[in-house]
Amino acid sequence: MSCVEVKNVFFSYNNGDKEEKILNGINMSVDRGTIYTLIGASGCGKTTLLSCLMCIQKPQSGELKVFNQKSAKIPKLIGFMPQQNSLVAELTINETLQYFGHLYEMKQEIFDERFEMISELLDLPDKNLQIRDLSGGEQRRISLAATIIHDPKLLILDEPTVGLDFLLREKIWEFLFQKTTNDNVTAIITTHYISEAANAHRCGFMRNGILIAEDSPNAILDKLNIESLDEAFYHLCTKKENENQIILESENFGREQNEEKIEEQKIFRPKIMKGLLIKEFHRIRRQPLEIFIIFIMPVFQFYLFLIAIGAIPNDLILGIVNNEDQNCNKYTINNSIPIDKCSEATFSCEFTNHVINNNFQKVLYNTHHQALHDFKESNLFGFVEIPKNFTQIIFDETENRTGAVEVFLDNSKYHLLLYTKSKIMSAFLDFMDELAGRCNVNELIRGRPIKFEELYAPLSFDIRTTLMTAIMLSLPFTMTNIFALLIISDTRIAGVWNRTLLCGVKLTEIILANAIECIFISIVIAASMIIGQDFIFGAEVLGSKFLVFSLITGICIVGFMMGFFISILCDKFQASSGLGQLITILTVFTTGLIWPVESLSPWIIPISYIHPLTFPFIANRNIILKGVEICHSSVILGFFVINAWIIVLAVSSYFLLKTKKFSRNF
Ligand SMILES: Nc1ncnc2c1ncn2[C@@H]1O[C@H](COP(=O)(O)OP(=O)(O)OP(=O)(O)O)[C@@H](O)[C@H]1O
Repeated sequence: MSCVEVKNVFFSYNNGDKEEKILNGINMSVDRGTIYTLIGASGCGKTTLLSCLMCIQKPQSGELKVFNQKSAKIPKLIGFMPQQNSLVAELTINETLQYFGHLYEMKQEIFDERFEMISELLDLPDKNLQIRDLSGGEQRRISLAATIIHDPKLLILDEPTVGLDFLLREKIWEFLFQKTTNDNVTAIITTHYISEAANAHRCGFMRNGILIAEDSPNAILDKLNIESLDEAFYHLCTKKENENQIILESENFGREQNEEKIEEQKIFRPKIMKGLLIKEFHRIRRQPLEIFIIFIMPVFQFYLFLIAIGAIPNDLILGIVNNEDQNCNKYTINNSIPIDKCSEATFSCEFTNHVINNNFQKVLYNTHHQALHDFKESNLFGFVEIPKNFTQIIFDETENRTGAVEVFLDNSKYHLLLYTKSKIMSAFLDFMDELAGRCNVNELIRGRPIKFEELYAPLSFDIRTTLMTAIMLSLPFTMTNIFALLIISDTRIAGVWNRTLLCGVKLTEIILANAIECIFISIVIAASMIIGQDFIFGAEVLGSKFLVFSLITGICIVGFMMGFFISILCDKFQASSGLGQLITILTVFTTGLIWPVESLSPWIIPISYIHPLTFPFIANRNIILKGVEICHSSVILGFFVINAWIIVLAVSSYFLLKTKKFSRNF
């Protein structure tokens, strides 16, 4: 009764315009309860054949059956040991085997029993050691332990004894004999140690994608009339292909196979989910840098922003050139001119006191020249020059006023320029208001035909508050995006996903476990931001904090999923990190973070509209500064964009995973 049947399998790689044939019409049959070794020169296609058997690769034609069905349908009956260890480096030995125990839905008592037996068999090191601290041979033994932990009926082992010492190799072979003899287990093994092949019940020699010989080791030696398998290997590998083909042919192909029962798969398998989540938990907690990047970085950067940005500049020095009255030292702020002196006094000193003293440090100059000299040579931010006829101008009721207060400011410091302009302007208007009331001057003279009323943002409206509304979404988005990119690429490239899928875990389960992890992290980030913003820095939110919290959480999830998608899309780490950088740059320039969307170049506007942050920024700004509620159109649009992105990224990731799954290095 055979356990594995391979019928006329052809497989080739398509490298651009060149088709590279790897398997060239392979036929193979493995009896139940036997050990079958596959031998052949490096690159002859042994691993490819095993990959096809495990449904990792799909052959162009031919048929491969295990227990009369596709191997993917009966993952728990098979123990597959890949050539690459594909283990999570941060887990301990115990956690690694527990992980596989969970994936195979093993009961804890059975797992404990098996763990003890395997530890002894493979002479495993201390179970609390992390995989990354083990030697190559030790890692190989853990990989083998993970393969046999669930006591499978068929073992497919790709070079299981490589890097192991002679004693251990002997022990493993002894174990295989026991399993095949006592428990009717079947084993297919590839090896480069030809002497090992002598232990097998049957042995297959591969060359250039063809099985050129298949029989018991003794029968092969007899047929070739050769003493050792090493000589047989040399003989078969050096003879001309057509000669070999004639020498030996498989006699066993096409025998009856018995079918093993397929376990019904439940829709939700809590043990598997638990295994996936516990693995992630241990992996993350063992990497302090990772924890720092995920949890602390966005929050830390946000706090840093709140500390660093938006404070009032307190050391700005402005010069005064008062051409009307050069002797202003006699005035103080409280020393204002009484009503009865309105008509005879000059007001330039009072003006400079009111306008400048409150907001800036003041330096008096006698001439324009002196002020200009210091402006160029020292740290003077600018100077205000008051004309000779200042008082006359402000009281002039005609429309032919000539002369004006001139303000010279450093244009190179844009934010300080805006701040100074607005301070001087508003202080001037206040001064004129007050003076008009005190000296009974009519409204028109005050030169204030326009009044600015601040409808929204009655909070201390400043650059920090406006920027904060965008920063508190862009930082978590960027950080979660980068985090997902790093982690998923790392896990994929290490082959952990492939090995996990081969244990029978479904793609949806991997996605769900990642989603649970990312939602949890997002909630922690969002909560820390809200707490910091509110309780530590006292930055006010006019609307609902829960809405802001939900926006941050949603944006974190989009960031994660974007990173998830990119890391599946790109097979090389360099490509995925390049794409990640591009997204960060687009976030900075196209979403209204540093430049308003309203004045973006028309070329950029379409990118801005599809970027996941643009509309949530608007929603967040409106919630924080205007206090709008959930039913406001901007908030609805913000949440709609977030949800749309989550759905699009989830669906695209799923289909991309489906096409890529099981490809080499997945
Ligand atoms: N993605 C790929 N694209 C093109 N060729 C590939 C790809 N992967 C593997 N190959 C080629 O397929 C051939 C068979 O590879 P395979 O890994 O099956 O050999 P092998 O017999 O297992 O070798 P070894 O004993 O060294 O492990 C090799 O020549 C290899 O270069």
